Amino acid sequence: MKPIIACIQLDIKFGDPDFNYQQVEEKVALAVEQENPNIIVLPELWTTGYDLTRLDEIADHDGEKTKTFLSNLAKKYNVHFVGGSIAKKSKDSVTNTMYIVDNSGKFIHEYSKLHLFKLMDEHHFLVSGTEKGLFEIGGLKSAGVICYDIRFPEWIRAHTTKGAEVLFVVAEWPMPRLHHWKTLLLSRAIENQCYVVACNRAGSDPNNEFAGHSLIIDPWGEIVAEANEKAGIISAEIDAEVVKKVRSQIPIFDDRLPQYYQ
Ligand SMILES: NC(=O)CCC(=O)C(=O)O
Repeated sequence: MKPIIACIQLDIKFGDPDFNYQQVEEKVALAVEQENPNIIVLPELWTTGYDLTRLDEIADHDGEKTKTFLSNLAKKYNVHFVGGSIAKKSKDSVTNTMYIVDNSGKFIHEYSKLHLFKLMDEHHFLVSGTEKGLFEIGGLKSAGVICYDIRFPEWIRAHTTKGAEVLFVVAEWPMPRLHHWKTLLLSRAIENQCYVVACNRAGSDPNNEFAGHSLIIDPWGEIVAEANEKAGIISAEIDAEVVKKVRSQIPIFDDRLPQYYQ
């Protein structure tokens, strides 16, 4: 089976979780109707946006509300979720956390953003995660990372050398660096010979205009789906056999010489 993956490029309402849960519910219904996906991907911090100064009030306590919300939608529509990320409030800190939920509604994995993005003040309000983003969903060996993480090729490599064939990227990437977004994603796909499924947000907040241009890139570096800058949905079929074919044609994982890289 070749799973269909859909990215929901959302225009997130700043600091308004109630509105955003409601709009995600509507967009998921639309994505299911239009694209018939097996896996749905959401963007970064989709419940709150970058309203970091109010996280005490609006972050999700232990992510409980979001996990239940995604689990109910997963069961209702028989879809897996790479559930973007949300601000997760734990005892004395807040993380930027991604939840993976399968189509039976079961919670599979969580990953909290490792590299905090100082230009958007994350280091003042959030703490880094400590776990890798490796998981398997819909039969695909996968990794999940969050936005700024894509600037750290060694972090992505730490996942592909452990078997990841699909890299999910969830983001709130601003328009002035659209060129970096596309170039970095294409590079991560080509150098790791993996699918890259990158879900960005659309719209703006008080501090940034966001780039949209969610992308699905195959392991040869071809763009198979791309959104424009507006809110919308893109989808593509993922074929794990293509990863194997590209990796056997140019066997970079066999040819690596890590003993020389330190
Ligand atoms: N939300 C983010 O991590 C943004 C990262 C970004 O814009 C960059 O240029 O890197």
